[in-house]
Parts: sequence; structure tokens; C-alpha cells
Amino acid sequence: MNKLTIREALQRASSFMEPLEDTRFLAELFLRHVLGLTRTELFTRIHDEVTPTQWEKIEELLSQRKKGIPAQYLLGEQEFYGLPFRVNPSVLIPRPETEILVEEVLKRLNTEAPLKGADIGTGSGAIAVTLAAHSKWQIYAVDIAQESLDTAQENSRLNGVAEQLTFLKGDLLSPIPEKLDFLVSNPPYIPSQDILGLDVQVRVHEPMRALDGGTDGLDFYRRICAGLPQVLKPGGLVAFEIGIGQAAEVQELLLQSGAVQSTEAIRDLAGIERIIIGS
Ligand SMILES: C[S@@+](CC[C@H](N)C(=O)[O-])C[C@H]1O[C@@H](n2cnc3c(N)ncnc32)[C@H](O)[C@@H]1O
Repeated sequence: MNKLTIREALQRASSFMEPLEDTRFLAELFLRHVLGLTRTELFTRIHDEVTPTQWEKIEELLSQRKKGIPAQYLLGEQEFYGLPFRVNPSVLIPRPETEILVEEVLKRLNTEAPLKGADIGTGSGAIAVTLAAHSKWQIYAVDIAQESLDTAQENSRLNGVAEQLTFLKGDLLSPIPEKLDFLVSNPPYIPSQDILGLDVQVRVHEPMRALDGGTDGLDFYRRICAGLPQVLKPGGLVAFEIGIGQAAEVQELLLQSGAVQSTEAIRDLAGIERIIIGS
């Protein structure tokens, strides 16, 4: 192969990705990853050479992405609430909407108090790790899948909050050993019949156990709400992420549980009711 500079590699990588969306962005991302450069370094060293081995690695990433594998899984990382998270196909890629849940919980509770809480269906640990990083809380991070818990544990170390988290493998609330000040969850909430309509990137490459919420998408909220009185202290707070059009039913389930007295729906940037708070 002829010698290639960073500038030429960027151009070649961008055209390789066409007609995918954001070709230039992805080309930059993959080059930076393989060359180990920040964005500024990439552009100040635009005339540096890319070795054949480096280009091979870049090409491999590009062809995997072309097959629909999310860039986050290829790079093994995703930022969430300004913190770095390792991701792999055993965990859902943390989404920006979920940052609203974190924000709302941090706003409502005393971050300096030694509160105890749980994150049900922790996946990458995005919610539990971020809450711990911004508070003095102790948090149980629960998931049904050991691979998810391993990833969440790695993320807790990466972000220096391992001491504040306890990882429990099990079904929803069943492993929780004591009463809590708060409970948060972003459970699987896609109605089963809508799964086929999801983007192939999500449907084929992200874990099905993180997506399928049963016939109407509400199975997990029903089961969590039914167990709330056993795990939530009086006056405790609950925060759920929900899917489109699920607000009224989830609020009703929360109130019926008797564990909370009032509920509130918070909208995301698209104006969709996305987070339900019960207190
Ligand atoms: C939508 S993902 C959320 C992941 C992460 N909390 C986030 O917000 O990015 C749902 C998670 O629930 C877990 N899960 C599914 N069924 C479960 C169950 N019965 N008990 C505990 N966790 C479960 C999945 O493994 C997955 O990690």
C-alpha cells in the first residue's frame, strides 16, 4: 500500500462509509481511536503518516460499522453524563434520555446524606455509577445477567465509585436485602410487537433482554411496583425511565402500589414524557 497521511486516511475512510450517515464523524472517531489521538491532535498532525497496520485496523472498524454494529460497541466506550463508560454487546448503550433520570434524582435528594438506593436493571451501570459519582450514597446495582454486572463493576472502578456500589445478580427486586431511600430503574419497555420495527442496529446488536417489555411494554413496571412496599422506606423516592405513551399507566401503577403518594412526569428534549418520579 502507498504511504498514507492522516488527511488522506480521513478522506478514504469517509468515502468508504458512504452512504452511511455521519461518514466524516465516524471516520474521525475511528482514526482517533486507532491512532490514540485527541481531536485537536488529529488535526494538528494531519500530515503525519498512518502505518499500513493502523490503516488495516481502521478498515476493519469501518467494515464492521458498515454491517450495522454500533460504533460504541466497536470502540468499547460511550460517554454518559460526562463520565466514561465501557460498553460491549452484553449491555445496552446508555442513552442521552437516561441522563434526565439521573439529573432529576440528583436534584430531588440530598447528595451529602448517606442514603441507600437501588438501580434495577443496571446494564452498563450508567445510572448507578453516575449517581454514586455525584453523591455519598450506597447503591445496589441489580441485573439478571452476570455479564452486565461485570461491565457495571468495571465501570464503577473506572469512575472511582466501586466502594459505593454493591452488585447483585437476580430478578428485579428479589435480591434487595433491606429497605431503601430510593429506587431507580430504566427497565426493558418496548412492547414485544414493536421490537421488529426497531432499527436493525438496536434490534440485532443490542441485548434483547434489555428491550422487550412484554405485550404492552409494561411488564417490568407492574412487577417492580408490586414489590415496592417491601423495599421502599416511607417517604422514599422512585424514578423510572419510560417509553412513549406509557406515562399515565406507569403513574397509575405507582400510585396503586401504595408506596408513593404523588407522581410527576418529566419530558425529554423532544417533548416526550420520559421520566416518572414517585414520592
Ligand atoms: C433498558 S436496559 C437499562 C440498562 C441501564 N440501566 C441503562 O439505563 O442504560 C434494562 C436492563 O435490565 C436488565 N434486566 C432484564 N430483565 C431483568 C430482570 N428480570 N431482573 C433484573 N434485571 C433485568 C437487562 O439485563 C438490562 O441490563
